[in-house]
Amino acid sequence: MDTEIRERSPISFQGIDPSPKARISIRNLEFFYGQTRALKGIDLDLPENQVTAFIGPSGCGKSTLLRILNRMYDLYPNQRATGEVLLDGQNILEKGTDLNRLRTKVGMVFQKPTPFPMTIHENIAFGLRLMGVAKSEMDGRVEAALRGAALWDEVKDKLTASGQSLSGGQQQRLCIARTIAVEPEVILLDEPASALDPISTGKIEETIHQLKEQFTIAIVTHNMQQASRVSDRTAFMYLGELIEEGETAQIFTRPRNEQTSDYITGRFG
Ligand SMILES: Nc1ncnc2c1ncn2[C@@H]1O[C@H](COP(=O)(O)OP(=O)(O)OP(=O)(O)O)[C@@H](O)[C@H]1O
Repeated sequence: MDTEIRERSPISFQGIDPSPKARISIRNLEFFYGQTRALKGIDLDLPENQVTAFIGPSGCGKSTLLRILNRMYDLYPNQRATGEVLLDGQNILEKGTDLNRLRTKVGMVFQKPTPFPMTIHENIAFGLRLMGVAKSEMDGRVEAALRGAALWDEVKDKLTASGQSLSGGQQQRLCIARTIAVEPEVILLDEPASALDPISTGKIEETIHQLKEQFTIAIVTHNMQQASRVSDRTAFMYLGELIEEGETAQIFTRPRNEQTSDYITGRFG
């Protein structure tokens, strides 16, 4: 190539990597419920500040994969993972991993909103206090978390009301606020809008869109439209295997694999 063209080219030849950095790298991951292998040889990167959607028919292993990323499975006997899940260069599957620290770095929001039976303020302050946040900083941190979850305007005049008095969609955003308050690196969302009406779902999707500026997000969803609206990358799973992963637009318009194509066009699942 002509030297002048090379120097002017917008794509640098001086080592700038156009692909985003992986926040989590999954390598040869296998998962077992007792003797049953539920995940088979999964290799996947979750790029920083992007939303990755896990899609696939019921039972394919989406939730299992998500629950590995903060070692949620550790709470249950006879469940085990092998392979590597690298976060900040550490394999979180290793025995010595500090699980409290891991779960601060990798927060999770579940399908059913689960606010604590406490005030709205306390739902968020509780975790912050455990982390040692000073009382003088507390109100500011609570407000920042509620703003981050796009809930502040709706609750700022009733912070002492019970978190459980909110609507389902508001409760779910309260759970998102609780998760982001402790400033994780990664947020795991397990069908966060499946129990919500379309307006609340829209608000959750808008919130996800804003959160990715600060966090790396993985979301399990059954809703194809939702996956295509909120995610940058999509991973299609089937029978415990990762069949295809790529940019969401490519997966939904030009899938390389026939099974992916059949699934997204509604031919099975
Ligand atoms: N606690 C468990 N004990 C034994 N097997 C389990 C357990 N939980 C899940 N499995 C099995 O592991 C496989 C993957 O399940 P998983 O819940 O991850 O799938 P999924 O894709 O999230 O499904 P869905 O979309 O229905 O939530 C399934 O075959 C399921 O039956």
